[in-house]
Amino acid sequence: MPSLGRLHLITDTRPGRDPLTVVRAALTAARTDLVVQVRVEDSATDREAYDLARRVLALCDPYGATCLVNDRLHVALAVGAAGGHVGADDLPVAAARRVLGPAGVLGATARAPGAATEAVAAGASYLGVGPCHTTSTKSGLPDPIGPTGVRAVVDAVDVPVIAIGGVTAERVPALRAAGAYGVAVVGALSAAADPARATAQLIEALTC
Ligand SMILES: Cc1ncc(COP(=O)(O)OP(=O)(O)O)c(N)n1
Ligand SMILES: Cc1nc(C(=O)O)sc1CCOP(=O)(O)O
Ligand SMILES: [Mg+2]
Repeated sequence: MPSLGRLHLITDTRPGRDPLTVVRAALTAARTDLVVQVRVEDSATDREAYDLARRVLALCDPYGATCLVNDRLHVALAVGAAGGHVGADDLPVAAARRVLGPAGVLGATARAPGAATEAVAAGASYLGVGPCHTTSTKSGLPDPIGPTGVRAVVDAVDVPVIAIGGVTAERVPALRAAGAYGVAVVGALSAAADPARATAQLIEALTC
């Protein structure tokens, strides 16, 4: 399995957003350190997800960046993405592992140590852990777990932990100190005036 990038950019496909422009900018700054997770609205069709994933993968390939697909593993397989990410409403981790095969990158959402160890035992190759901070990007989330909650998961597993939820470059040092391997962001890049510069700042915080 290739080593995992530390900065995960999750596509923002809400109305008025321009995910491909953000992906292009982020790639110029993060290159192989970038993982792009293609995430579409629940209301999007599989065809829309497939078309976006195909375009994102074509952008990632020349940079050696990794493309993953959120939720829809058949789309990941169809486009030849490196893998996918699942959470509580998606395929169970063991089933997702069977779909992707042994070599696929499989992320799983885990908010506490017990769920984290179960996900790793079932085949997760990394964990998305959060929400670390409040976020307006996704509704219905539990209360933020903060760096302390991240540390609890890090101490329970031996796979990379990717901190998610309200992550900004300023918040990265505390998350890294808690043992996070990397971070996943939507708004920090999607809403940035200069996404390439914002990417560089996140990479600097993740690698210094
Ligand atoms: C890196 C990362 N961590 C967590 C999530 C959330 O996944 P999930 O709980 O399945 O929620 P949706 O993103 O599907 O709404 C993620 N996508 N990526
Ligand atoms: C899609 C998603 N999942 C989360 C979780 O905690 O499971 S937080 C989140 C949204 C992250 O967006 P932003 O970087 O703008 O806060
Ligand atoms: Mg999901």
